Amino acid sequence: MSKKRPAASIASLEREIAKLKKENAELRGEDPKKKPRVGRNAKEAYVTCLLLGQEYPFSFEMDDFGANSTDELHASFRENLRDGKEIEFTLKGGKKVEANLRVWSLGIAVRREEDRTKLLSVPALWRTTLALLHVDDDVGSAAEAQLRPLAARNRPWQAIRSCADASAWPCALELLERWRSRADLRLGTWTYSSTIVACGRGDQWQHSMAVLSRMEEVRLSADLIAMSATISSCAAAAQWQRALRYLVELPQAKLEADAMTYHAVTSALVKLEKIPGMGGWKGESLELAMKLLEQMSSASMANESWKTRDETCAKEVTYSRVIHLTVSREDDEDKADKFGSPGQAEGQRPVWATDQRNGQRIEVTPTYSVAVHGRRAVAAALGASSPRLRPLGAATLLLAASRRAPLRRPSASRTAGTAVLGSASSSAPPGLVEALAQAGLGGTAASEAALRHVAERRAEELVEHLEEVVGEGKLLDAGWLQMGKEEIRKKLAEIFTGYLLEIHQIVQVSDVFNDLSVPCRTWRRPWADALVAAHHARQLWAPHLAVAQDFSQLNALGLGCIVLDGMVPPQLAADAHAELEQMAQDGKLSDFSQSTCNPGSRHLWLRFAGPGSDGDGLVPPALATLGDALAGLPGALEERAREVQLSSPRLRIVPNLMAATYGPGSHYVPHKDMYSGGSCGFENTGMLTILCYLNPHWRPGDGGELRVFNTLREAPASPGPGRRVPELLQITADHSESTTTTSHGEAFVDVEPLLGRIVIFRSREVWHGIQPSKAPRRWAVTLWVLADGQPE
Ligand SMILES: O=C(O)CCC(=O)C(=O)O
Ligand SMILES: [Fe+2]
Repeated sequence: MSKKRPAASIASLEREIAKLKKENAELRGEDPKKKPRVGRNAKEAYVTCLLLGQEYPFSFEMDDFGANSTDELHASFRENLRDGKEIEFTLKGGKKVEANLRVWSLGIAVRREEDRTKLLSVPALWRTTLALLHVDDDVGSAAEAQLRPLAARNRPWQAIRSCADASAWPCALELLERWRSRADLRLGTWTYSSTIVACGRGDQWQHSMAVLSRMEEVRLSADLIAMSATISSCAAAAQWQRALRYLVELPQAKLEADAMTYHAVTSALVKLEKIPGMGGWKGESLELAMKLLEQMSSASMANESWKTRDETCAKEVTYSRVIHLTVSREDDEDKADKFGSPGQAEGQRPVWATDQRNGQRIEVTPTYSVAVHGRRAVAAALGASSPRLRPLGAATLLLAASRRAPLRRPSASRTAGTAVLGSASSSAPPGLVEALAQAGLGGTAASEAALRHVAERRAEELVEHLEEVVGEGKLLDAGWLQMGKEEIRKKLAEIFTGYLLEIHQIVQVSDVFNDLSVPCRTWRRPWADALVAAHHARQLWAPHLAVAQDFSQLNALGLGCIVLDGMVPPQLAADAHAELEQMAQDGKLSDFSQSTCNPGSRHLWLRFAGPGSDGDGLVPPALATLGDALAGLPGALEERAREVQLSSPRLRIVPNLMAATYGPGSHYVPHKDMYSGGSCGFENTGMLTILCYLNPHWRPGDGGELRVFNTLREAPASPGPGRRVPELLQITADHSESTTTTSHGEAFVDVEPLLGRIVIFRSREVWHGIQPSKAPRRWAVTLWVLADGQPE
């Protein structure tokens, strides 16, 4: 962040702006039709120059900058801004202007606002003020005072929106922080969403994630803007695994990804190849993007999402970007032509299937949607890659073209979002099909209608045996008895239907993960089996039952965190360390992280197994051996838990280590590795973090300790069956940990990053950070473990 103090003070800015407003008002008073005397360019110049500390008036025109429109000018500024450059413009008259691009961008933002409001409006003043808040900490408080009128009208989101528009994410965060504690302000979903948008635009994906989790803490439910912005932030920063996870979790938040959300993820995947350290994914990332596009085309859509989409499209004229496909899987191409043709009423032909349980014919017409530009991005990338993939690129492009059809609405009478569960379950996480069978789905093809049927039936069954399920200590609390039987039946059916539909949607997207990951039970290693004991499984999954064994401080916090020492052969650890140093010297590390969450850290990916890694020698031998061994830990933990009859989730691993290094001064602020709401039992997302430290020379005083914070659990706030739904449905798969909040800063334990030390913790629960490192390079490798979504 630049620390330059702008030449203009707030007072002089205000004076100037007041003067301008007065002039304009006077002019209008004489003749309402008369244009303000201060023309567009002059005003733009005025604001810009004011911010730059240049003298006013200073006349220049748009084409002085080689731009034909303000938009063009703005676009080029934004582009430069991203690179963090300060650049010099030479104006027509030969005069040179040194521009702080952030400030330029603000100037243009102000200009845009004027355009909208026809007068130098109050929001413009806010934005100008924000520039000061951003540029110089000293004037931050004064600037905040300027924003108070807005806050007083209880529209803090507008101020934060302005920050987002002005590419001023630190301001957005700062305002959110300042206002969070104020009793007189009510911060709502929009305020948080706008902050996330601001962080996303500033490439601050970690901040986006943290703000999203704050929403959870204050019990605000995330809207599509918040979730999409978080997904886009992660995706834009090549954090594609995180982006994918959020994508999977959308249905739990009762949200549905739109074309833009998918586009964010697919385009991130497409870009992976160009990112240092991600070369191991070459080719595969493209295939994954292709799969995701397929996923997208099979994602069902609810009426509400059509409405939202229509509204969005109408606002932004993005109809042309969205294709509405009404085809079934088998003869996709053929129907795309037929139904894509203009003039066809409603554009859909129903597809029928037979419900095998009752012989009833049910409509299963899938409503497909794809974003053309998503396919285009993939096609372009495929075209530019290996000859083997080029034809695939051409085919994708053709597909995109053939699917371009006028956007049509599904008829109001049709139940939207129907798809065949049978085909979804063939690609479901292993075991899910069994779990659904438990719920009475029996593995037959099931549509939304069939799911409703199951939900209704289960609700009826329960109502028949109310005394067994309702009451003290039973699945439903006694409060339910105050309702009549019919009312209970209806309510339960409604809850169950929602739940099953969520699962159904998750199944469709979680497929993507399964292609990248393997079940832990197929990755057993004698080393890991020998070292993992039952008490480790207890420490993780039932810390309240565990007796302190190794790192008793951590255990005392009851966090679900294990520290294992002396288990990695010292020579292997030392060799792995040497290999990392060598890779660092060979320039294999990513750029320094610009994020304020872990500034200055660098990383690289080590794909030690799986397709694409065989014999390619990309991962040096000691690291490959270490990765292979560490990946045996979740399988061993799963087995021990089973032996002692501890309920624990099934796990999957991605055979992929992330090595990260922290140099002097770099640190990692408190965070969780997985932020997640959700109450659905079939999340296929991050569950465990396994770290192994590789620092042969670490000494006390070197810093870089892993700081693990006390974590508080709270009971779910919402009344109703909540987490008992899976049990009520006789599916016992719920291992989600959605009810954690934090109070970091109170109790914590510091864990030194000693050579060969292994730390395992629950990614969704444990708040942790890295203390500032003083050593030249503090190394850790991380393995992320996902949930398999099936009960033991
Ligand atoms: O290296 C460590 O100790 C922790 C790293 C971490 O928290 C992360 O990468 O998410
Ligand atoms: Fe972490």
